[in-house]
Amino acid sequence: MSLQRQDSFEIFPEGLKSNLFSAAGAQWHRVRHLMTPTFSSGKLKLMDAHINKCSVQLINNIEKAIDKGERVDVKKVYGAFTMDVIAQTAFGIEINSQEDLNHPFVKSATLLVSFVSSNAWYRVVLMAMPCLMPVVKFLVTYVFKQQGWTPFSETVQCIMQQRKSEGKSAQKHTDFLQMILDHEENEKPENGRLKSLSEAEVLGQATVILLGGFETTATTLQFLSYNLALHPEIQEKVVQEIKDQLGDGDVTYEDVAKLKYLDKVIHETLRMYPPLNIINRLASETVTIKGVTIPKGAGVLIPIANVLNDPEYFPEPDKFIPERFSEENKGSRNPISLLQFGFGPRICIGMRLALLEMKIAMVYVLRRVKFIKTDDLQGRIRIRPGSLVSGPERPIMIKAVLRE
Ligand code: HEM
Repeated sequence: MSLQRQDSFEIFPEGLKSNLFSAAGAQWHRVRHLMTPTFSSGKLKLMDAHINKCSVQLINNIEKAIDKGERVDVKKVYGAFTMDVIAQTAFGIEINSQEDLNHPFVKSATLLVSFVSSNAWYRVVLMAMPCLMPVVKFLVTYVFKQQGWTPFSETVQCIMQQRKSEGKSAQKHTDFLQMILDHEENEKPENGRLKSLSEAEVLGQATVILLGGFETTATTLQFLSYNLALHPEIQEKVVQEIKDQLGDGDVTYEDVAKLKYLDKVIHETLRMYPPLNIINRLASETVTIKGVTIPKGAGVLIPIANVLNDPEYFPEPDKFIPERFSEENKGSRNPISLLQFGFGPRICIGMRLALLEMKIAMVYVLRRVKFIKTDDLQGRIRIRPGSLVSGPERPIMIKAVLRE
């Protein structure tokens, strides 16, 4: 049986309706096909310089907290880091969002992210009961308003206009927006089918890069730092790998591929705490699984977090064991149980970007800083369910010291 995502996003304004999360059927195929090269390894290699710059700001922000004798509010520092990375890699804007709270990009992006997160309930309702679409659409449009969308789309439109006015010289920019705009320039319609993205679609993709890339990655970095504080021996093993494999300078795309143990540590963190814990599909045919019949057309919710914490696939799921992701263990497991980034043709398009940025960030942080195991670290953290991205119930504050 093949399952497809249902189209439960009719409530979005035009630009957002065409983004990868919300597009359906033929429209999704076309947009995904056009967006895939943007996240290829060739393009990501152009991003490592941006990510290095943001990692320097990240470690400066962490050191400031240490200098003041404070614990590190990991949500805050990593949230600022992923916002800086998105601003630079996607839109070519250099900011330090922990300092520049009034920058128009930071203000409009923060508004959009909090608007979408706080209204995530309607997606859950629609995934389970698509027939409620008219009611939810009415509520979101007239009662809750779409106030988050407009300022951000205006900011992006402004950058797009500026790039267009720069003409050919705009091609010097190496951010995602420019890659998508170059696409718009280069592609010609084929057999009457538009091969490029329309302006509304470019806006939609810009938004999906912000929404997909900001909180998921910041949340994972939070839990990663928490797991490293709780398991000092694993933290030191990562530090040793960084010393053995890399020099002291910038971290390149190729360097990151050498950090095999860090890769396992990140995947094990994502297994315990997947930031997106449910994905949805439409049953494309009637099928019976373990005596339960799912009729064709039914919406199916796939609880990623439950699968990733099922002892049938991951024995002792509450334990942090990076070796679960060694080559031999990976090979002997049902590949469909590895759902951190989803599975199949709809697998997360930003997966490689997310892994690249998380690894570069950790190299910078662990070269300078040691996370300390304190008595109040409680083992398994409770997750706040029901929001778009699942984070901890309370902010995680970690004690850190500078390494000698
Ligand atoms: C730790 C970080 C991340 C995690 C855990 C994550 C996880 C996921 C998951 C579980 C899905 C659903 C896949 C499915 O339905 O099978 C998804 C889809 C998606 N993600 Fe991510 N993601 C992350 C980072 C990113 C980043 C950095 C971006 C973009 C810059 C991004 C963009 C997207 C998009 C556009 C989709 C929809 C793809 C489609 O429907 O074709 N994600 N992600």
